[in-house]
Formats: sequence, C-alpha cells, structure tokens
Amino acid sequence: MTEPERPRLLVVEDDPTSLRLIAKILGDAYTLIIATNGKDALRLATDVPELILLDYHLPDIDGLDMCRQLRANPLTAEIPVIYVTADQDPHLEAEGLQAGAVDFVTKPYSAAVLRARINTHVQLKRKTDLLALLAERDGLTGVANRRVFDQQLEREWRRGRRRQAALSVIMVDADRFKSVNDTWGHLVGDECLRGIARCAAAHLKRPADLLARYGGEEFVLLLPETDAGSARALAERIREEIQIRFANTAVERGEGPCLTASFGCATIIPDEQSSPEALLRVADRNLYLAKTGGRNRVEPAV
Ligand SMILES: Nc1nc2c(ncn2[C@@H]2O[C@H](COP(=O)(O)OP(=O)(O)OP(=O)(O)O)[C@@H](O)[C@H]2O)c(=O)[nH]1
Repeated sequence: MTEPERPRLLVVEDDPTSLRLIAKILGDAYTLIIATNGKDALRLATDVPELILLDYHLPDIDGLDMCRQLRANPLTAEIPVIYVTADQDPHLEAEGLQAGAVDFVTKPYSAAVLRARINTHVQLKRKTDLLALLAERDGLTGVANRRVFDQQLEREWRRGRRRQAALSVIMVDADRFKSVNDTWGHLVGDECLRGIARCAAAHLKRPADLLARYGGEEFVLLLPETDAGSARALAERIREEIQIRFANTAVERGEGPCLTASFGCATIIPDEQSSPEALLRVADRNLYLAKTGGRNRVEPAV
C-alpha cells in the first residue's frame, strides 16, 4: 500500500497492553492515531480518520455517549466506529450498534478477524464516500450538479431571509455552442465546457459560493451575501477571462473555437413575497437579454 492510501485509524484505548497489541496487529497497514481518553478522541476525530476503534469503557466517558457525540457533530458523524470491549453482554452490543457503531469486537479477538473487519468497513466507507461524491457532481466538468444547486439555493434562501442579506445568482450560457459542436465536434465541445467551468471556479473565493452545471451548456453561480453590483462585477470578470482564455489558446493553435459566454444576473433580499424560482426567472430573463443584446455580455450591464 502506498503512503497516501494508508487508511488513518483513530484508536481510542486507555490500556497500554491493549494498545501495544493493536499497534502490532494494525501498525503495518494503517496509520494509527492514538487517544487514551474520550476528550482527546473527540478532538482528534475532527481530523476525520477513516475509522475509529473505540474502547467501550474509557476513564472519562462511556462508549455509548462517545458514539452519540461523534454522530451529533456533522464533521465526525459519518466516521465508522467499531467498539472493542472485554464485555460479552449482548445487550451492550445491541446498545452500541443502536448508538451508531458499525461493528462490535470482543476481547480476546483474533488478529486476522480484527484486520478483516476493519478492512471491510474501510472499503465500505470509501465506496459510500465515492457514491456520495458522484451523486453531487456533474460527470463532465466535476462541478456541482443541478440537484446540489437546487438544495443549496433553498438553504441560502432561508438563511438570507433570516439575516436579511442579499442573495445573488448568475446564469452563464456558452454562446453559439451548437455551431461549436457542429464545427469542432463534441469532444472539443466537451473540453470547452470544462474550460468555462474552470474559468468560473477560479473566481469563486468564498466557501459558501457555489458553481453548478445547470443544464447542457449552461452553468449557474449561487452567491450568498452578495449584492447586485458585486455579482455583476464577478460576472464581468468571468466573462472576460473566458473570452481571453479561448482567444489566446485554442484558436491560435487551430484546436478549438473562439468561445464566449453570456451572463444573466439577479439579486434579491429574500422575503415572504418572493421565491427562489422567481429569482431564477429574473436571472434567466437577463440571460435572454444578454443573448439578444449581442452575446458575450453581462445583463444587467456593469
Ligand atoms: N459537447 C457538448 N455539447 C453540449 C452538451 N450539452 C449541450 N450541448 C450542446 O449545446 C448546444 C446548445 O445549443 P443552443 O441551445 O441552440 O444554443 P447555442 O447554439 O449555444 O446558441 P445561443 O445560446 O443562442 O448563443 C446544443 O447543440 C447541445 O447539443 C455537452 O455536454 N457537451
């Protein structure tokens, strides 16, 4: 196993003999992070190891409580937890699993079985993470998909209403893209869409900003706490960058079109009278104005 692929395991165990045994069994295949009490474990868990091996009986916190606290924190909620205990009580095991642990190992355990169980849960977790990622991403460009955008728009709408803060969206649509495909072929067309996504993504600075693929050759930006002037200025910077990128590279080498894009912006302070759909309709109408006004432009104009 190469170093970056070595799964990181948080081992929560206060007994030195048990710790030495775990290190001997797992040390070769895993990077072990050790915590000898619950408080340290909760802190180290926020570095998000791939799995937590948790002694049921810790000096400062009971294993059940620990598991519940891990589940309650969004940062650590998805980390699989395996309990390790000398207790053979089936009620304890049931309680532990109900509290959110994925497995339960009783001492004394076989080294091979412990390794196999951990490996199974690490692989399962990796597959779940990959599926979650695929469910949120657009396959061609790697940016968020429409579903993520719709969810995030609802969330930011509610947040904007509570805080009375401006919320902006920008619709971005590649210009005359049908002729790009017809002239250069779909593979070049696909590469152009990736290029547009890269140009737009490079200009997003705040963690809450979102770029998503909205449809075929259309993207959308969601900008919380952003007023109309800032949204238009951002759209203008992206418009310019797309124009320069495609003018400077692809065409000169005869590899692609001199592509541009049009932008429709909309801003609102969310309230009861309006809706996310209405905000998108305004952005769409402005995009239409940008197209009919000659393309390669931002509406409302900066
Ligand atoms: N290569 C590629 N093309 C796509 C993809 N999705 C949509 N398209 C193409 O994008 C083109 C959009 O064409 P139209 O809606 O007619 O608009 P347009 O030619 O861009 O013209 P304007 O928007 O008016 O500037 C269609 O030819 C679609 O096939 C994709 O994922 N890859």
